[in-house]
Amino acid sequence: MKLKIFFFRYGKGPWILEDYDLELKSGEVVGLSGPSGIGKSTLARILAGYVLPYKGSVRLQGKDLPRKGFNPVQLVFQHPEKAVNPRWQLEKTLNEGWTPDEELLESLGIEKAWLKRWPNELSGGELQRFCVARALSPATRFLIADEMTTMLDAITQAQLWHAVLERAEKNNMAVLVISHDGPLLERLCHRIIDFTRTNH
Ligand SMILES: Nc1ncnc2c1ncn2[C@@H]1O[C@H](COP(=O)(O)OP(=O)(O)OP(=O)(O)O)[C@@H](O)[C@H]1O
Repeated sequence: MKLKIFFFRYGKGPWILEDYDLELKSGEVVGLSGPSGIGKSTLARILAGYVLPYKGSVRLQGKDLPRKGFNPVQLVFQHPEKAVNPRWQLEKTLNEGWTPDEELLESLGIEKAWLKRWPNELSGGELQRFCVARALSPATRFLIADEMTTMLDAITQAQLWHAVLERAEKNNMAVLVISHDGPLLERLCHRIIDFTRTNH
């Protein structure tokens, strides 16, 4: 996954990304740290193709991101309630991009009874497990976890990360972990990037 020198700002606001370079290898788990408001989530949205860089490009295995079909760059962020359709039962959301296998659902602690529920009938942590499962398709080459487990207790957090890293290794998927939790990054990542140093 190669992100080449790009510039980004919201409207006529200040430049948030300037001359930014990032490269992740398949199977690599990389942490991204930096102070609040510096632009980490903006970077995540650009990587996932939600917003376009003002100048520059995001290239995955030498190609631009596909504009249609399943996105090989999946973003899971802090607020699952904003990432699901409130009018869909969880079963539909779960199967939106692929059909997650039983083993994955079990490792994420997703209970069968939840599948028939609506998003407002689950806790944030329960809902987040669906967002994680949905993102872990074999077609996902790159997962961006932007404060993905911030709202969870330590045990659930460990359970989700265990499941995610196991799947990432199996599928040779790169993972970018964005978090303010330094010890979490130290535990999970092969290397950690400091956003303030990489943004010139
Ligand atoms: N849609 C938007 N329109 C205008 N400005 C925005 C928008 N989204 C974010 N910003 C601004 O861009 C800057 C970077 O925000 P971003 O959310 O990327 O930071 P962050 O490093 O992820 O912060 P945090 O660690 O607090 O989540 C902030 O100054 C923010 O106010």
